[in-house]
Amino acid sequence: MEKSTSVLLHTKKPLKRTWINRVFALVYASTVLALLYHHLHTLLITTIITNKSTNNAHISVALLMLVADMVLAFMWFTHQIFRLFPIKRRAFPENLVKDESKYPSLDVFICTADPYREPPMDVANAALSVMAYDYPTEKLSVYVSDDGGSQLTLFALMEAAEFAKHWLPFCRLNGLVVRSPEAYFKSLQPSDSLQNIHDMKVLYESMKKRVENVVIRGSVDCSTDDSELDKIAFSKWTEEFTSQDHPSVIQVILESKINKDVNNNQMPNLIYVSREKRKATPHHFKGGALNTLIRVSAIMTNAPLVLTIDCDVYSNDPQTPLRVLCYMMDPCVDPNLAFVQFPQRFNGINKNDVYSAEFKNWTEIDAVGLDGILGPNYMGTGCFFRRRAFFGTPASVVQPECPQLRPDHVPCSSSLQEEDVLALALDVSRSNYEASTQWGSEMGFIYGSLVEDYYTSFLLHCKGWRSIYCNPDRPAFLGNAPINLHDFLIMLKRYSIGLLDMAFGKTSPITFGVQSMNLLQALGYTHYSFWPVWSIPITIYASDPWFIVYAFLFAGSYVQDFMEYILNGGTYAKWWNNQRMWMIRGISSFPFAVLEYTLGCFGLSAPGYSVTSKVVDVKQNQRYEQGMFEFGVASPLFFPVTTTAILNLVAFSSGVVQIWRNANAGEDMFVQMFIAGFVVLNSWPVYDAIIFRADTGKMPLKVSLISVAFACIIYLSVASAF
Ligand SMILES: O=c1ccn([C@@H]2O[C@H](COP(=O)(O)OP(=O)(O)O[C@H]3O[C@H](CO)[C@@H](O)[C@H](O)[C@H]3O)[C@@H](O)[C@H]2O)c(=O)[nH]1
Ligand SMILES: [Mn+2]
Repeated sequence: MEKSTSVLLHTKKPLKRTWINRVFALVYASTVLALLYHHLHTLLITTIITNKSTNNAHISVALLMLVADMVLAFMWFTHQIFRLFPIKRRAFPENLVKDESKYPSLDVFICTADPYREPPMDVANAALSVMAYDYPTEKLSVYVSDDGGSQLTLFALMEAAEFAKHWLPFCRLNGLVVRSPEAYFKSLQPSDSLQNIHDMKVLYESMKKRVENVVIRGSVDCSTDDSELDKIAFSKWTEEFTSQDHPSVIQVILESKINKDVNNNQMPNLIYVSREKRKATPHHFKGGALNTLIRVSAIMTNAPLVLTIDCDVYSNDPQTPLRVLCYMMDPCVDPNLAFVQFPQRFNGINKNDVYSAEFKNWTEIDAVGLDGILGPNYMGTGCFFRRRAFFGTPASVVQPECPQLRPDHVPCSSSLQEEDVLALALDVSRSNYEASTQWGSEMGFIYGSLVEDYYTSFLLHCKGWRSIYCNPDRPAFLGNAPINLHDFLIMLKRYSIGLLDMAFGKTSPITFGVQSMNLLQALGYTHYSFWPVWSIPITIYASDPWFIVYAFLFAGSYVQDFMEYILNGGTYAKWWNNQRMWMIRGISSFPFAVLEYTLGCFGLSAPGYSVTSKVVDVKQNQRYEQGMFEFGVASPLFFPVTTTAILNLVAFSSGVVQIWRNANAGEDMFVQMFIAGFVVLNSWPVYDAIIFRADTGKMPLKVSLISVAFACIIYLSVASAF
């Protein structure tokens, strides 16, 4: 246990590993070795001993098997890292010094990229929820980066700012814990019908209506009663202004020194930033947006503490920044602490989490293991950084090109809206500002991978920074996950391409990482950067006759995974869906990502960031709530899934027929039948979507037909080979 000098700010306890875990590890390791041995042996026999009758097909099969084993062994081995030193932390914000003048200022960064995929009302709710933090208001600034360059988003934030003048005092007066108005009003019971709540709800609903009307119309109409200042703001959206080609827009919507709420208290700062975009200049997606915010905020407020969130989450606990201070302000904590990561937790996920969207293994179980080494990775949202960490190593500062951007610079202007402040802010958000600077390589968020979060934290850890994982019982941030299988698989494909960028890049965790950081931590990063290669054993083993070993391996790892999942608070049904999604992504998102990444290496495909849609279709949501899978679009990602389902159904039924005819056949076929049966059981939603469903989420006929054709081709070619 760690204690601070005077009061206890936080504790850290190791989680005990059970003996049963060690037994599993041993059994698993020996089985993997046995497999390797078996396939190496087979390969040697086919190539050397039966030299004369050498059959090229057999050699390549044996080689493939060996590759699959090696991948399996590698993935299994690196996954053990997370099981070595798991720890659990607790923070005690009630023990913090009461003198708030000692607290550092906090700049919050919210990213949004497309008003039609990320509704402006969500952005407004995310902003309101953090503006209402239990934190000294004059020290709090909220910066919204709008990569969609949309006046609709600016409009929503201006409306939110007016509403906040009522909402913030209301939250404090009533001691609310949920401070996203949308989530708060949804959580109310009919019995909570006090007059003041009712009035606030009316105010919120009318604001929401105005924003949604503007979104439907597609533009803001300034001709009516808006103020002169608003008119000037919206006048930037000229005829030539498009989301990919436009000048910077920076709008100070609320300024702490000027704006007061209805009770005459100070408001936090609220600043809208849409960086300049030009078609010819690369903008580096979210990493680029965040780096612009680092610079703009440096000029305006330059808080030493920075929180990044996505617009699809909201704060679920106003005490969160205080929890962070329990780590950041504790004299006993490692001075190299760069960030404190809270996992994204989800609401709106259906009862059994059919798409396994919680990522429990990655964001909860494995993160706890990394926390025991030198810290978890950055997960893109819900993360508090020390600004200093964006500038070099703990020991030496990389000085930015302009002194006002330095992490220790103190902005001294009397107002954020002074002409020279705004001019400089506009300058650092130019699209070609970063040319010949070190942004994206030595400073800020790092470019070059579609998982800028994972990559940035990897390089921070390489430089000697460390991090802390914080997962309080009350989730700090809540957000939605895609409720549609296709969006989900596309998202996984994007992660996978980003991870491969890392795995095969110049600073790969397996080459650069193992030399630059703690070995265990490097292997942990290696495990996930090679995540998509899971697709190799998953697809190849499906065709190996040496099944008994797999069955053993399979049972062992399944039982282990099951135990971990349940012990970490998962349910049986959620685990079942988790393992199903593991298979589905293993044969869809992962191999497609490998393909796209490879094409990209030859310049045949350009990286793209497909922003995940957060818009909820009512019908689709109803089906999701019932736990149904959503297909609906004729996407190639569905071909392998459907083909596998069909093939296994055919194999399973023909097996049943054979056993029926010849009772002796049963023994040899047991394991094969078991695996085919298991796949069939997992594929139920696919059969259902092909045959029984009539709603728009059913399997498109085109996908079914093409998959049947694939299945026939595979069946015939296997039949002719043996
Ligand atoms: O050009 C872009 C593209 C995206 N975004 C923002 O990036 C965030 C994440 O995008 P989303 O489509 O929601 O992706 P997710 O799959 O939900 O993102 C996960 O994975 C990303 C990459 O690893 C992380 O950055 C995210 O924080 C993490 O939630 C959103 O707020 C977007 O507005 C931008 O600001 N600019
Ligand atoms: Mn998201």
